[in-house]
Amino acid sequence: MSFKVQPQAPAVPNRCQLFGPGSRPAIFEKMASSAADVINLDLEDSVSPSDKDNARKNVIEAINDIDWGTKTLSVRINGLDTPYWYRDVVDVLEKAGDRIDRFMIPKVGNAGDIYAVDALASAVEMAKGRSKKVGFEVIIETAAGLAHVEEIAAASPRMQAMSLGAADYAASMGMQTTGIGGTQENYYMLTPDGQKHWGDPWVMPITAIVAACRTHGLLPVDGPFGDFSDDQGFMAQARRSATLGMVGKWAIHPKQVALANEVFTPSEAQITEAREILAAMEEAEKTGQGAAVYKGRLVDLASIRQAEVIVKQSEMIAG
Ligand SMILES: CCC(=O)SCCNC(=O)CCNC(=O)[C@H](O)C(C)(C)COP(=O)(O)OP(=O)(O)OC[C@H]1O[C@@H](n2cnc3c(N)ncnc32)[C@H](O)[C@@H]1OP(=O)(O)O
Ligand SMILES: O=CC(=O)O
Ligand SMILES: [Mg+2]
Repeated sequence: MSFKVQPQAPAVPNRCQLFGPGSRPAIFEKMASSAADVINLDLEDSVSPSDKDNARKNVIEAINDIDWGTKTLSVRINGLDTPYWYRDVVDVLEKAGDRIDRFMIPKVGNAGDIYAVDALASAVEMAKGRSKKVGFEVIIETAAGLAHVEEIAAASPRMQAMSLGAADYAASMGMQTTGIGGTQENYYMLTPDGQKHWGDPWVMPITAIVAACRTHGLLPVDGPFGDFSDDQGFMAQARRSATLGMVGKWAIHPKQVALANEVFTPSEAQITEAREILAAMEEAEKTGQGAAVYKGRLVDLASIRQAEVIVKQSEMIAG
């Protein structure tokens, strides 16, 4: 245990981040009217190199002209290993109004990457007299990003959230798969009687991201699930991420929004149980007890902290 109090992540709903290519402006209004908490207008991997300039113009127009309601509005810029990213930052901050909330920085490898974007964003903001500082969210999706996940989380006060990018992560790690998230056919053990038992190859990076985020007060988010025809697969992946502490998941198709919202909104049953545990502990404390029995199982002071996570999540989502 540390004497330092664990910082709180930003108190904004982040159950679903809906992505759309910056080169496809016809879907922007549909994204704005979706039930996603966060919108990510993409300038990176869903936009072909020949369309980067056009996509940037579309995104700037959309930030200025579309009513995004109360959603968090984020623009995924290009990676720092490309010739596009500096213009993404400069043009968006020079030409788009204050409605933009975050830049998403892909393929971050270390704290220096965040420093570079921070320096450029700060210079443009000062030059333009922008009083609202843009926040940052990053994608952990390379071997270097995973190795340096904690220094990345701590790299700037602009940092708000961190996602796992399963597709690029798999590529960077040399994983033998073309699947984007979820169950991987060849990642199994055999039970003693020879039955296949599938494991979760994403548990390690998810846990590393959650730990870095919780240490530094950021929102940990699960990234894409590529097979948007497989609702059950999406739900299973999302439930594992929620169980491990993540607060939300990307949607790469509008049909995934409701699924993510369902998983990352605490259910009535979960909220009722959490409140009952808090009530049981309040009763126990009255008689000087630190431990009590709830439905035949132990609850103690740690149970208060666990129950409070669920109650606070539900209160924050309810607004
Ligand atoms: C994997 C690594 C990553 O980096 S993931 C993040 C980057 N990728 C992206 O941003 C891709 C986002 N998704 C898309 O571009 C599209 O959803 C893809 C997957 C291409 C499918 O598009 P499409 O063939 O039009 O789907 P569909 O016919 O089933 O669409 C049904 C209705 O929904 C609309 N729609 C489509 N995509 C979006 C979206 N992202 N946001 C909001 N609306 C969307 C379609 O226009 C269609 O609408 P309507 O029913 O015709 O009115
Ligand atoms: O950017 C996301 C990914 O999965 O790669
Ligand atoms: Mg990626």
